[in-house]
Amino acid sequence: MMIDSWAQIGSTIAGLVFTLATLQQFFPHQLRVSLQQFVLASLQQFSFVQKLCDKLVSFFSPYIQITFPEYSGYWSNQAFTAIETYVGALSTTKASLLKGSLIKNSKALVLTRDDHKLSDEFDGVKVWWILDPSSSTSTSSEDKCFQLIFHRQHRDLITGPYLDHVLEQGKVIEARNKQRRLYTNNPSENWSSYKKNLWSDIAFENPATFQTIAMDPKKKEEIINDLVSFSKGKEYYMKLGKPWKRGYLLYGPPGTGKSTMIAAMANFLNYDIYDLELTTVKNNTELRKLLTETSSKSIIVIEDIDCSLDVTGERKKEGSKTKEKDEKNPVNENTSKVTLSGILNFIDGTWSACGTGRVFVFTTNHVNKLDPALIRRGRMDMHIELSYCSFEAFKMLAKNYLDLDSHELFEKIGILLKETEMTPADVAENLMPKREKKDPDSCLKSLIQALEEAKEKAKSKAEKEKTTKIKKERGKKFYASLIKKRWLFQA
Ligand SMILES: Nc1ncnc2c1ncn2[C@@H]1O[C@H](COP(=O)(O)OP(=O)(O)OP(=O)(O)O)[C@@H](O)[C@H]1O
Ligand SMILES: [Mg+2]
Repeated sequence: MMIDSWAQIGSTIAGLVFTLATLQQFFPHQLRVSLQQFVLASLQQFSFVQKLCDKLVSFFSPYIQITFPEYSGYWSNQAFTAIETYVGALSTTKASLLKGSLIKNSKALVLTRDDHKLSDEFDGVKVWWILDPSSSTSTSSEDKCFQLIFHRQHRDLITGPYLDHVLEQGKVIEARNKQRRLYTNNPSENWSSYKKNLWSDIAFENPATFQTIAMDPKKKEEIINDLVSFSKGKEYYMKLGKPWKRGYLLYGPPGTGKSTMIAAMANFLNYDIYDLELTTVKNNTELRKLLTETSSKSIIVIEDIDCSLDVTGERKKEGSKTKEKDEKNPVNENTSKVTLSGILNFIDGTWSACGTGRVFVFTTNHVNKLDPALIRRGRMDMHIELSYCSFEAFKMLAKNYLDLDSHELFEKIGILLKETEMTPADVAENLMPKREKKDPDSCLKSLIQALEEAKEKAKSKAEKEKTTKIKKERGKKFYASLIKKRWLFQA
């Protein structure tokens, strides 16, 4: 009935416009202008009537409609993004018409609805989501919006718990689908004042997982449990009045899996990695700026912290040394003036709490050289030693590389691993099949050969060191006796 009357009004006006357009060719200019003004005024009247009718309809309708535009003024509307993800996920399970696309920063094909209308249910209440049909045909994304329609009687439920649920789920799904990024800091000469380009990023594609890391299974489980309780502990940290962050110190010889562990942590937590190259950071102010530009729920890594800076001395000594350096030698632009106290502030000073869910990871080959202040509990909450390959670790590598659970050569390898030190990186290298076809026997034999060679090398090195030591001792004794003789002679 209503549609009929609208159609009648529409056709009448269209007819009027057509008649006027035809007639105006036969009238003088002045009259044509007046006619045009008349048509425009009629159309304005019409849109006014239409708006009025819409208002009347919505006033008497039992349904409420909320619109979520993509942009709120100049800024993009965060709610729109979360709703888009949530509705996208709904589509995959409920919509019958789907469209697949590969979106930037997403690791998998994204399926979205293609029929622009979808229903959802919450607490037994039905709601409808509509991607504004008027914008679906538009090429401009500015007027894109979502409409949520629900019955008036559920107003409180939908505007409260349901929308909270949609926003939260949207963010969770977004994080799950997001392609993780690996960031590295740009030198400050390249920072621009209008563009936030303190960090450069690429897709993070390291496939390392805790399953592929070879280490003591108990230790591994301990780390996983720690990460789980941290990642789920937002409320707990809030209750304690502590910033939601955690520090891990990974130490051990080169090739024992420190960087691999960081990749596994990122994949496990689904966090981005910020790899901080300290040597390009000029001072503590720059360090703070970099920190404020990292996102929440991310891993901030400083690799080889002992090599990056002079943070190996005692705090007091180091502090004064750096101060001296700052004051007396401020000319060398390329020298980083980041101080130990700058780093300590970076980890747990006031500024470190400007984001949440942060994991700090430091790696070093020389843990004993580090200032105790830097690695004390509370800053570096967990100290993880990654060491030479144990038999347990070897078994994991054999499973990963050769798909072997047991083999007659395992026993011999176990004995050799106890007698010599070999990093998991070297063991892994030997287990890599040299030919296209996997041949476990020859891989294990090549490992045994490498272990025996390493054992021999270590033995001859130890013998050499022993001989040098004996020679040094003899030399010392000789000089001591000379000095004694001279002293006796002088006396
Ligand atoms: N514990 C391990 N489990 C599985 N693979 C390992 C392990 N340790 C090393 N590897 C292998 O050796 C390679 C080198 O390891 P990684 O770069 O993690 O060592 P690192 O401890 O960071 O060394 P560096 O101190 O030199 O930085 C990795 O690509 C990985 O394949
Ligand atoms: Mg490394």
